Order: sequence, then structure tokens, then C-alpha cells
Amino acid sequence: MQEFKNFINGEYVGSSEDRRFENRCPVDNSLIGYVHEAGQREVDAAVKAAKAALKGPWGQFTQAQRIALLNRVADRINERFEEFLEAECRDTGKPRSLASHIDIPRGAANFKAFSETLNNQSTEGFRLDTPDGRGAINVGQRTPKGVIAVVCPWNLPLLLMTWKVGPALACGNTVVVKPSEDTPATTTLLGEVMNECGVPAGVFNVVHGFGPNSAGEFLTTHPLVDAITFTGETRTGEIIMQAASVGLRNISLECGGKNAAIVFADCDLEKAVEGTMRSAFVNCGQVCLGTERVYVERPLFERFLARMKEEVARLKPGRPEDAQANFGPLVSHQHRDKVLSYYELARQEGAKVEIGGGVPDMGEALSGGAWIEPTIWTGLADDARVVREEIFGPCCHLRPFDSEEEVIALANDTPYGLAASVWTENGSRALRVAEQIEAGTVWINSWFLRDLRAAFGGMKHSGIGREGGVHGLEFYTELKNICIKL
Ligand SMILES: NC(=O)c1ccc[n+]([C@@H]2O[C@H](COP(=O)([O-])OP(=O)(O)OC[C@H]3O[C@@H](n4cnc5c(N)ncnc54)[C@H](O)[C@@H]3O)[C@@H](O)[C@H]2O)c1
Ligand SMILES: O=C/C=C/C=C(\O)C(=O)O
Repeated sequence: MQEFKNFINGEYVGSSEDRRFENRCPVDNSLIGYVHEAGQREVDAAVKAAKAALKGPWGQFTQAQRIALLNRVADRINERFEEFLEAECRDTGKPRSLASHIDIPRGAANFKAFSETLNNQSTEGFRLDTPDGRGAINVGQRTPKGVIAVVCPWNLPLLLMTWKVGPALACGNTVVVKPSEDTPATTTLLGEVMNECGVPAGVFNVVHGFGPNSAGEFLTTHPLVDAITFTGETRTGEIIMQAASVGLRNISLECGGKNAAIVFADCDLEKAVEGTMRSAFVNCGQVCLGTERVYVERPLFERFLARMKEEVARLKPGRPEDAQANFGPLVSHQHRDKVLSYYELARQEGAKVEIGGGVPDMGEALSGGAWIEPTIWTGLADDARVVREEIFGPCCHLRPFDSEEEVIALANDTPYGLAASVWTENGSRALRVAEQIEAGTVWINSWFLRDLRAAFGGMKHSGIGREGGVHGLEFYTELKNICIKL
């Protein structure tokens, strides 16, 4: 039975209050092990270790030395690829075929993605004319922000954690990570890799627990935390933003979405079906960038719906190690109850269930898992809660539209603004529509094609700030101006 302990100042630490909670596999509800909940004592120790590490050897590392060390961390994750893969799939239930192509490779790559940016990014400089004619030179200097609190969700545990830890450490900060209570394994394992690679103690710390009145709240309210980066639900982001306001700590918030796919009649039908299938059902629909609203130009609507139903019927649920499986369970029974409540709400709101809508019979061995049927609805009103609220499951609503103006208004009629996809072979229309969509990322004839240098983040209720490329620099460093009188 595994023990998931906190990782503080380079050592694994059990909970002093002996507050352990179960970690169960959503495939069959089997017990994976016990997670050691960090109390205020453990969180305080982790933050103070991170603070102290800034003044230790880590504070003397040059940028080149930090980058070399983080590249080593990435390489070590890849050397221990199978362990990370096994841990992630046990925690989440996702197919190995998915985690081996997305979660683990990106979990490592995120430590390298930022190196090029840091090496090639100049800081500003200005020459100022002065009355005495001798002038002055202004030089920008970037310094680490300090101790960064990193609060993560359960859907892509390793990827979304290192997407923050990578640039944070590359910029010379130290971190205290609070992984989701549902998925502690890969973040815990990363502590071993940090030690193996010689990352100084206190640079990378992990505290386990929940949100309110637990590690999440203790961490985000700790006065020695200099900035907070959070990925999770919008309502949680609002709470964390309030915590960050005490002491004016900067925040980076990557929150919820209710993303639209816009399918024009002139699209490449099979490309649009393949991309929309992935965006709606990959990771059992538990992707913030995923599609839950599909708008199809009327002449194509019936054909597109028929093709989507065919492909949904082909999805193969099964254990992560089942090479034929391409569809896993939801992350927990608690989350499945939430998604099933929307399946029931859809019926009450008058949806036609085109396919799915319930719980599959997975047989005796898997009957304890958080399995759910991939589902397509049609016929709902635009103001239906199922069309407006984030469900975060394997489900989407298809609706026909008749004009470009109409579909842009429909797509933007949401409090969220995270992502969208546009499918058409008419390039100028694709760009024209993309420019009008209120979302941080718009894909044209693609989905989840990620350039790690590009700005990444949400508008409106989907978040604050941008991560990726130079945008991470703004959050993970302080920019100082030094004025030199000549
Ligand atoms: N925009 C993005 O990039 C992105 C990526 C992945 C997931 N998400 C969003 O995350 C959500 C699903 O993840 P989730 O259910 O883990 O989200 P969540 O908000 O319930 O939890 C996220 C993390 O916050 C912690 N937390 C909860 N309450 C807290 C509090 N009061 N103070 C401090 N920490 C607290 C949790 O323990 C967890 O570690 C969805 O809404 C999804 O859209 C967004
Ligand atoms: O569920 C949300 C997925 C977010 C993905 C990223 O943050 C990324 O690809 O960097």
C-alpha cells in the first residue's frame, strides 16, 4: 500500500496530525494508498524551507546553471517514464495510450520549454538625454519573485503542475506545490527526481491536502508566499484571488471554460469530426480546453451529427493498460455524481439524448469504477443550464446555425473565454471568425495543437494572466529599472 507523503526541504514528511486520507483508483475503486494531509505546521515548514532556499545555493545559481539542472530534471522524468506513467494512470484512470503521448511527455517538456525563452529574451534598455548633455542609461533587470505557491487540478496532474514549476524554477524562484487531493502520485514522485538531479533542498516542496481549512487554504494565505499560480474551477480562483489580495500577492489563474466548436458546411468533414471528437471526449471530457458546445452550419448538421454518433459508439472504455481502450473513467465518484446530475438536468431541460446519457455496464471487475457513457445532446435552448455551465465530462450539445454573425454571437454568449475551435476550408472566414471569438486560444482546423511559446490563458471567467513563452516571465519575475547617470 503506497504512502503519499509531503515533500519538504528535500525530505518526505508524514502528517504530524496523523491525518491520512485514502487515494483510490477510479478504474475499479481499488485502494492505491494513503495521502498524508499537511496541516498548518507542515505548510509553514514548506514555505519557510522555500524562503530559505532562495538565500542558499539556489540563489547563487546562474541562469545557465538553472537551465542545465532543469533540463536534467526533464531527462530524469523521461528515464523514469514508466513509473510516472503507471502513477498517473492509477490516479486518474486515463488510458496509457493517452498519458504516454500527452501527460508524461509534456510533464517533462515543460521543464525545457522555457529554457530557450530565458536564453533569448532580452530585458529593456533606454538612453535618456539629460540637460547637462551627458545623458543616462536605463537598464531593465529581472529578479525572481520569490516563493511561488502552485495549486493544481486533477485532470492533467503532472502536465499542469510542471507547466508552472518549470518556468517558476527557471526564473530562480522556489515553489510549494499543492496537488489535487484526487491525484497525489506524480507530484510526490517528482520530489525523488529533484533530489536525484541535485536540486537544492527547499527549492521544490509538496504539501498534500484539500482546499478550505486544509493545505490549499493554509498555503494561499501564508504571508511568506510571494505569488500564487492556480489552475482549477473559477469559483476556487475567486477564493484564491481574495487570499492573494492580502499582502498584494500577484496571481495567475487558469480556470473553467464552456468552449465552442464552430463547424461550417465547407469544412473538411472527417478532419472536423476527428478534432471535435477529441475535444469533447478525450480524457473522458476532463480537459478545460475541451468542447461542450458544438455549432454546425445547418446544411451539414445531420451528416455531422450522424458521424459524431458513429464515432462515439466506437469509443472503447477499459483499463488504462488495455491497448484497445481509448476511454477511461471520470476521476472520482464525486465528480461522476456531478456529471450525472447534468445528464439528468439535460433530460429535464428537454434535451434529445442522441447517444449515451447513463452509466455503462463494465462488468463485475470494473463495476466499482467511476465509469460514464460518452453523451451527445441536441434540442436544448441556448439558455439551458447544460449549455451554459461547465460540466467537465464526456458530453456535448450540438446545435445548427445559419449565419456567421449568428454563430459568433452564440459562441460568445458565455461567461467563460478559454478556448474555441473553428472548422472551415475558407481561410479568410476562419481568421475573421477567430478574431471575433472571445477566448484566449482559438484553433482553426485543429485542437490542442500547442506551441509552448504562445500565450496561453483565459478571458472573462476563465482566468487572469497568460502562461507560456515570454508571458511566464511577467508572472515569475520582478522587473526592476536601473538608471545610470553618465
Ligand atoms: N484553464 C486551465 O488551464 C485549466 C486546466 C485544467 C483544469 N481547469 C479547471 O479546473 C477544474 C477541475 O479541476 P478541480 O476540480 O481540481 O478544480 P478545483 O478548483 O476544485 O481544485 C483545484 C485545486 O484547488 C484546490 N483548492 C480548492 N479549494 C481551495 C481553496 N479554497 N484554497 C486553496 N486551494 C483550493 C484543490 O484542492 C485543488 O488542488 C475545471 O473547472 C477545469 O475547467 C482549468
Ligand atoms: O485541462 C486543461 C489543459 C490545459 C493544458 C495546458 O495548460 C497546456 O497544454 O499547457
